[in-house]
Amino acid sequence: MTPVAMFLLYGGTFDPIHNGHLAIARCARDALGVCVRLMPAADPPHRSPPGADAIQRARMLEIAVAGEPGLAVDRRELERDGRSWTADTLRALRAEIGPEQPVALLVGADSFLGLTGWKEWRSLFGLTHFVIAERPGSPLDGPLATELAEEVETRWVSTPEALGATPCGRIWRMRQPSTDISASGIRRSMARGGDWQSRVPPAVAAYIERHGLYGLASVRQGS
Ligand SMILES: Nc1ncnc2c1ncn2[C@@H]1O[C@H](COP(=O)(O)OP(=O)(O)OP(=O)(O)O)[C@@H](O)[C@H]1O
Ligand SMILES: O=C(O)c1ccc[n+]([C@@H]2O[C@H](COP(=O)([O-])O)[C@@H](O)[C@H]2O)c1
Repeated sequence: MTPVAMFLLYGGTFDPIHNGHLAIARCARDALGVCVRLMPAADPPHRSPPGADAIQRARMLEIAVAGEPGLAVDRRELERDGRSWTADTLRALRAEIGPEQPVALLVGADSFLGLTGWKEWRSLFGLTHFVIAERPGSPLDGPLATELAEEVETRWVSTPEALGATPCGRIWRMRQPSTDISASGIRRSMARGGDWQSRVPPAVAAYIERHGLYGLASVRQGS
């Protein structure tokens, strides 16, 4: 029987998408050999409202992945009302694709370390695997919070292939070279008039400047 391909989702606020996001998306794509679906949150939980609206953030994602094999934009959270709770998104996905296909969620280490704050966080393991990317400042080697440590203790796998063997419930640590870039750091540099352009793809920088996002003066060049 042909194995069913992994459904690999990478959710984020992407305000804006940056080279750190793209680096881990590419690593996950190459390690798992499947398309990574970058999924912008419409109304992201647990944070103040984004600086760019959902349509603009999705557009920047499309610009960033244009022409790049194995990276795509998934608009499912933009197409429903209310907050973009991941548990709700994954349940809707399971209703669509059924219980058997392996699903994985790509998250940075900081997201993983904060997982116990997510809505119905334990239920996520019955819906998806996790692929965890290294991130500076979010150590995975130290002790985890007790609740998280107990829940994940038996879930670790040492190879990406192991994720394909079951539909959900396993965790793989990707151990890629980490990139010290954050969207909040980029927004702070914009506010200070510092260099931020080098941390995003050039076409995304051009979109931000053309539309005067994040309080920047609009630079009108073409469409
Ligand atoms: N440089 C990075 N390395 C590894 N993971 C990252 C990196 N940047 C973001 N991520 C992960 O990508 C996902 C989406 O991140 P998000 O869109 O919130 O970007 P961010 O840079 O963390 O933004 P902000 O600084 O505004 O919080 C999260 O799981 C986050 O942990
Ligand atoms: O469902 C939740 O409770 C939840 C809480 C925090 C974050 N998330 C999701 O995690 C992803 C990364 O979030 P963020 O805030 O780091 O961009 C994004 O898809 C969010 O919707 C989800």
